[in-house]
Amino acid sequence: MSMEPGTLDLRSVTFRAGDRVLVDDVSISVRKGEMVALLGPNGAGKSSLLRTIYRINRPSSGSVFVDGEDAWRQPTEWVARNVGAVLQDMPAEFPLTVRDVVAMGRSAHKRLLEADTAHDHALIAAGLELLGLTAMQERAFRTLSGGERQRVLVARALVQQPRLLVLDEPTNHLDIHHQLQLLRFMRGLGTTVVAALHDLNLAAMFCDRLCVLDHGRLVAAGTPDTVLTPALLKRVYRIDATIGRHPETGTVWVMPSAAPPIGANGVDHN
Ligand SMILES: Nc1ncnc2c1ncn2[C@@H]1O[C@H](COP(=O)(O)OP(=O)(O)OP(=O)(O)O)[C@@H](O)[C@H]1O
Repeated sequence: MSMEPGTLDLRSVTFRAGDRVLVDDVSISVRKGEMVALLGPNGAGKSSLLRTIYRINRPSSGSVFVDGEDAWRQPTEWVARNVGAVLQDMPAEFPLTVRDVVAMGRSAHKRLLEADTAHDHALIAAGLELLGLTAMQERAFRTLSGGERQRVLVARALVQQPRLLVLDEPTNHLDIHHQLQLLRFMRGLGTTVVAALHDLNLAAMFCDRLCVLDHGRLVAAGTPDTVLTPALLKRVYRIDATIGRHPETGTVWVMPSAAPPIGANGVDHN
């Protein structure tokens, strides 16, 4: 599946909900074809930030540029065509088959009720095949397991052939085999990817750069080596950890200490 990768430029993006600042002056630039992980503890603002890219959360200030275009000044269809997303809480109760859901990825490229072309059919078949869904394509989406649904939504985003893929915890329902398969596959696609991830080691293994959010602010950004330090893990995640290396890839490997962090009294004050 061929895709032309795009760039992403978040320029001083702030997003407020009521009197809370959920995203606080975040600037991140992602180059064509780069894979960037968004890390940070629960409630850090990862989803809130990704939703500013996908035109759900309009920034209170700052701008989102996709391939040099201000995403919030483009028609909604422009974003639907150019940005593929797998977000949290996507509706699961459509009375649709797996193939129908994947085919929805093509709709942004077509007029209302326009029939699928041979090109669309080929892309849909390829998307189903890539995510191992061919055999279940006639199943009702709502009868699938969490991990199977997640793969369907990834296939839907891929057949859209976006310039940028925005993924919010794309692996949270997947077993380790499918987690590795998905991240390896994203890596191999060559498209630009920004993904919120919780698994620090998988992020280090597959991503070019890691961006760490804490309380809505970008507190670290760079290669896995420079970002995943004991001091950062202590400060942001409140864990003690030793940093090793993956024996095969040489990438950093976080080994959390089993003991409670020094100074902790067992109470979570977050
Ligand atoms: N519409 C809203 N109004 C008020 N608070 C909100 C709203 N949406 C999210 N929040 C809060 O903003 C904070 C950031 O939420 P967000 O979902 O962006 O975090 P996250 O980093 O994706 O977390 P997680 O790892 O738990 O998925 C949380 O404290 C959340 O409760």
